[in-house]
Amino acid sequence: MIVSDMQTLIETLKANEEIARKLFDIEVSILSSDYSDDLFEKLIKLIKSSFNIPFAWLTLLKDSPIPDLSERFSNSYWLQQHLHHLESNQLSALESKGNQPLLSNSMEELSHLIPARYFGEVRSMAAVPLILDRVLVGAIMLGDNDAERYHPGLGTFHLEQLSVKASLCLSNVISRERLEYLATRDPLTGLLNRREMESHLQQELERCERYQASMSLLFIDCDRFKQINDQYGHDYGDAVLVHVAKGLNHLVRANDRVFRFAGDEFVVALANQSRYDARHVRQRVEAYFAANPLLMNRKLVPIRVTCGISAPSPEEATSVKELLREADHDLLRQKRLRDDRSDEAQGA
Ligand SMILES: Nc1nc2c(ncn2[C@@H]2O[C@H](COP(=O)(O)OP(=O)(O)OP(=O)(O)O)[C@@H](O)[C@H]2O)c(=O)[nH]1
Repeated sequence: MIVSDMQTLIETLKANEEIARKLFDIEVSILSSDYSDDLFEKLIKLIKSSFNIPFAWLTLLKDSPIPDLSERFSNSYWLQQHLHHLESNQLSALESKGNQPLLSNSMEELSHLIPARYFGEVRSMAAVPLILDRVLVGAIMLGDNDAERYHPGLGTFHLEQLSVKASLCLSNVISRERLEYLATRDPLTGLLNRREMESHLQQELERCERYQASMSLLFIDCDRFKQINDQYGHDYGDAVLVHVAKGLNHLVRANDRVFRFAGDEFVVALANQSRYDARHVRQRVEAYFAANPLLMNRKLVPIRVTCGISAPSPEEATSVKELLREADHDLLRQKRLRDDRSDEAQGA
């Protein structure tokens, strides 16, 4: 072997060592992530800065479990800017390579993999597969203005390492998120469960007491729900509960919280809203379901809900139990009022 070959070999070894060290540092850093939004943000920022990569983003397949699990994604502005959703078949270029990293500088062929804001700038790119439960769920995408940087003829050993390490870390955080989801959610509607409601209301009461702020609560019950189960069947009853949960989420503000209390009962905690505001929300909620029955298998299932309100006075300490009791009493009062009105209307 001549001296210049030796020299080249030593330089290649040094460069590989350097890359391996940087990948190790990235791995150590992302291992400390508890949640997927934090993992992806760290991962992409570190890859960009360690390897001086001008464009890097996260691609996720729409039907993978990650978008469903990670409500947190919608709260991360940074991730929103770096996330590109694809249809389930749009990473077939990776699948056909046995889920190995893909290098390309044929940008026209793979234009669907590039977010619109990078069009024309990315001239070569690498797709690093993310695998969860042995299934491809997305990819870390790296792009450069230089068409030669990710030339398809180059080796992908380091990108394979990155793929394995990132996928392992992803599997850890997703397992954690799944467990947390199961512990905090009602399995039918996906709403926060009663335990979460109690701790949220306790925190809200403490916040209101400390800052003399307002809050209010709606206790919502589906009227004659047993009749829906009996008349249409349990599947329709379940679908009504899911429909009500979605409707409530749609009707309230981002910092309000919707919980499934039990059976056909829901609780909405309205942050910074007085009893007066809550009355408006009640009207909105009751009118919404009256106008939006469930449509399932071409059958229309009418839905009527009644809401009870409670709102603690900012000056007086109260408990979660008391708050719920007051709302439940108001709910019964509202039902009685409505029944009286309907009796009167029938007698008239
Ligand atoms: N389909 C379905 N039914 C449920 C679920 N949880 C509770 N239920 C049923 O919900 C019904 C609630 O009945 P009730 O408490 O009498 O309520 P209601 O028929 O709405 O009566 P009012 O509130 O007085 O109008 C019961 O028959 C429960 O079996 C569920 O997850 N799915």
